[in-house]
Amino acid sequence: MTDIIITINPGSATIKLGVFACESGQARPLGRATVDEVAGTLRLQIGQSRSEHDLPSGAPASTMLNQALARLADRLPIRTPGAIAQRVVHGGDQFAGPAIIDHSVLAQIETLIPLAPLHQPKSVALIRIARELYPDVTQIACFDTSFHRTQPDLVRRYAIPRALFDAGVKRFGFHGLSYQFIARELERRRPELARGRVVVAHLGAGASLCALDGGVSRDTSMGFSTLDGVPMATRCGAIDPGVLLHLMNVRGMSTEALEDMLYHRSGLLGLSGVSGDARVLVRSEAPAAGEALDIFAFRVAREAAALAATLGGIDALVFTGGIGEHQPEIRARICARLRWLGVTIDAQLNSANAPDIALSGARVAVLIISADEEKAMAEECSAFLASA
Ligand SMILES: Nc1ncnc2c1ncn2[C@@H]1O[C@H](COP(=O)(O)OP(=O)(O)O)[C@@H](O)[C@H]1O
Ligand SMILES: CC(=O)OP(=O)(O)O
Ligand SMILES: [Mg+2]
Repeated sequence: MTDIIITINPGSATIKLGVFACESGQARPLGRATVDEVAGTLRLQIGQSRSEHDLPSGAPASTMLNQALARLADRLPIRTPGAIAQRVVHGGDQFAGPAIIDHSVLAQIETLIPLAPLHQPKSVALIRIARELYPDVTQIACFDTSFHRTQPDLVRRYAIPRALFDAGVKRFGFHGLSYQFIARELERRRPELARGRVVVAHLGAGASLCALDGGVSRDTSMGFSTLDGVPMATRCGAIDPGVLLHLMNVRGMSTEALEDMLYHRSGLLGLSGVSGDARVLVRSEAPAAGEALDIFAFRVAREAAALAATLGGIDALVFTGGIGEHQPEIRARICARLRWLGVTIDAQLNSANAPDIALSGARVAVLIISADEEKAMAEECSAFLASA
């Protein structure tokens, strides 16, 4: 039986909605809506038709979600969906796979708010709003962290006293739904690579990299929280914990001010002083903007090489996410630093955002695959409902 599944994906800078026709774990997209909170716009895609609309500036999440759903409902049969799939970034140790959102699951999701303050409160708000709009529809939480449960303790442990690991202080990893989609997509497009050692760079407003071995997650750059790894639009990426101790103990910074700095005022924004949006930085003539992009590319390349070390080699590098898919200048800077690993790209194919940008005969395939966390969620939700 075909089910209509609505997906809701709160990213750090966007809310992405999807409408899918699903049958036994296969999802066909019918429409999509992206609320771009920075630009204040709503982008719609229904079939082949695309349009863009202004949103009231500073509107609350409920208004944005209502407007997006109302526009989708004009053209698509979403008044009584079979289910709503919600992306929840942090599932902690509690959730190894999707879960029906009842009161107890929602309460557990709320306890993880401090570990993902840019995302988890948004998810909780959107779950509540969807419950009001669709009181009789089952909501399923799809977690970013679940995909990384295959990582061994070797990768997940921090070198701090053991008891803290048992208490849940460990590396979780995020963007799991994006990596799950990429693993499936590789199987479909390039089965020989899907079986191999693949480093995926998900570079959007949030950014991380993942080491896939035969489609299974072995390591990733984010850890306990969504701050770790490479610098992001406004997040710092990995930082010596000694810096945090210094800021608090010597410079008297409060934990609130520190959290605000690390999540909202660091990364590309903090480095450049211009913007957290890589598109703006590429166009900017400010020297600090160019330096911010250099640091970003350096850190992404360093992380890619670290993940190649986890895998014992690399057969393919995959770029995904807003920057990964649309910014050839940044891909070129990253790949230039990975030549020694066998990553060599064709400048023209790279400029054209082609699906495979490696130089012909290169040892490492370099692919661009559009992120589709929504499809991964719809398929996960549909398979879960079929098995429940
Ligand atoms: N054509 C584009 N569309 C959207 N974002 C782009 C584009 N080109 C570059 N970007 C960059 O990607 C970021 C958004 O990436 P995305 O993966 O959509 O973000 P999110 O983390 O909200 O899911 C923007 O901040 C911007 O820097
Ligand atoms: C985990 C994370 O940072 O997600 P996003 O890129 O959607 O902000
Ligand atoms: Mg995202």
